[in-house]
Amino acid sequence: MTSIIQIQNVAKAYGNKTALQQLNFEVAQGEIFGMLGPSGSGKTTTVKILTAQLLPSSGHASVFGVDLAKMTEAERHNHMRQIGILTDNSALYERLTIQDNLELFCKLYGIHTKQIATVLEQVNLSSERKTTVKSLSKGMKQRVTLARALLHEPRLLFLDEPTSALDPTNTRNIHESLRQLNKAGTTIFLSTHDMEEAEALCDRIAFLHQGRIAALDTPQQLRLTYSDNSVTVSTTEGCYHLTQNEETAKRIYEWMSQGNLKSIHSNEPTLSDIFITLTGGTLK
Ligand SMILES: Nc1ncnc2c1ncn2[C@@H]1O[C@H](COP(=O)(O)OP(=O)(O)OP(=O)(O)O)[C@@H](O)[C@H]1O
Repeated sequence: MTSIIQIQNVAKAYGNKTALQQLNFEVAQGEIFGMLGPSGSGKTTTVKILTAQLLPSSGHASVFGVDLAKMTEAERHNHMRQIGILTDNSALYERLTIQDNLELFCKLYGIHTKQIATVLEQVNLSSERKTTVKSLSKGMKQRVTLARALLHEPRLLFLDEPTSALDPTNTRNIHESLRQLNKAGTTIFLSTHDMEEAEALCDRIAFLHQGRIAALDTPQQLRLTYSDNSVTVSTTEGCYHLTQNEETAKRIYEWMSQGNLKSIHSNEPTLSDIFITLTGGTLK
């Protein structure tokens, strides 16, 4: 596994307010890595550190093998060339068309304008390129900001609450674009408080609570680890919540052989259930 991001014992304080404490994790090339936590848990602070907008108070944060606290000017430039950032408040020029917005960005950052057609294809907005931004829906605007973050073909994309203001259809569209990008090789770091978003996209998820990682694993493994090992069995006689063991297996066999069994479901906890179990807090 090639690590693109390495965080070792990172802590961050704003004055006497602690935002992050003893953070440790790595993100592998090609992963979609999620940081899931409620408001104030430290997600944006982590993204700001990894995108070189903030320095940690202590510990080490490296991206592409370069310690962000010790970057030379050339390394900083290189870092910015390799990352893309999408937040929910990335401003666009409302009176310009999508094409003009992206052209302006290309000019500012020395990117060839031929990239515009590629990124608009990636976010499924090719047919809208002549539309002015002010007449776009919130979801379409967010797809334009995603397109803008992709113009310089970043190897690593940071998404801070990318769909927080969007309806389910626009959220699905953004998710689909992100999956395609990831398939094509882009590593994605996603911060969100939305458990469904984390579940739908991420290979691994870190639960962030009060600036600390409470758990970190694949969604499947998290559910297995924190499962209460029970099943809900529906029969013609009623519905039963049973622990998985030999006795339960015998009862299920009996219901089955008598033709009384309607359904069996294993009771896996949701990510939100697990978060509550681990932290006592909710994701809101
Ligand atoms: N510039 C700042 N000055 C002082 N405290 C800050 C500053 N930025 C963040 N904090 C505090 O640090 C903690 C972590 O904030 P952060 O914005 O990283 O959390 P978050 O999980 O991204 O929350 P949200 O989802 O609401 O953006 C919070 O307690 C917040 O109040």
